[in-house]
Amino acid sequence: MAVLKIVPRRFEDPRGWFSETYNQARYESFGIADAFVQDNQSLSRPAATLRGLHFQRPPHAQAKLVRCLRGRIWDVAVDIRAGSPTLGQWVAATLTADGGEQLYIPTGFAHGFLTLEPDCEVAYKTSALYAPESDAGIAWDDPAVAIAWPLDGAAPQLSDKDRALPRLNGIETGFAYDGVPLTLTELS
Ligand SMILES: Cc1cn([C@H]2C[C@H](O)[C@@H](COP(=O)(O)OP(=O)(O)O[C@H]3O[C@H](C)C(=O)[C@H](O)[C@H]3O)O2)c(=O)[nH]c1=O
Repeated sequence: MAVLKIVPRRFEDPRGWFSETYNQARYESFGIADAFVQDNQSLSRPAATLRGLHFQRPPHAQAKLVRCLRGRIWDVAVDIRAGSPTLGQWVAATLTADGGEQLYIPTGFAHGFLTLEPDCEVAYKTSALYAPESDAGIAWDDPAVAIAWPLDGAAPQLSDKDRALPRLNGIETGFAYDGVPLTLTELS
């Protein structure tokens, strides 16, 4: 399954706008067959807050559908599937409250984001419940992944947990290649 950038339609009128931010039938037509079971929301107050790169190991692996409710974020997915020809490669998209863009991240990918301004709120659906015992991650600054975070010289605001995450090489993520290399497909 590819990483998908989805831009739901907004119906504008003098009151403002309306948008369907998730529609099971339409998203299944995009190839998103996941049954989402949890909604998350986070507020990041400092600009250059960096959350990630996280994943849950199987059998608690999570596909995610991410969107930005306030501000702007740079959202990243990293291929962590053993045997993948794109192992350790990444794709990214800027998600904004004003544009309503979404990123779909299948299982087999680590996820993280960098906030591009203060007070960013992010909401995302997950296809498996939180399972702390399966919570895992890789270092945001892994030189073998070499994510081009748009920090513009700022120091990222990281949790202690994220600061201590290991590099991808040398860990067992529990995911195997499914025959679909990493691509980013844009849908609207
Ligand atoms: C993820 C999660 C966390 N928590 C609790 C555990 C901690 O006490 C607190 C903060 O957790 P954490 O520091 O892991 O939050 P983030 O750094 O925002 O992590 C998330 O950010 C990246 C971008 C992700 O993709 C993951 O969904 C998720 O790992 O919330 C829960 O109770 N349920 C949950 O599903």
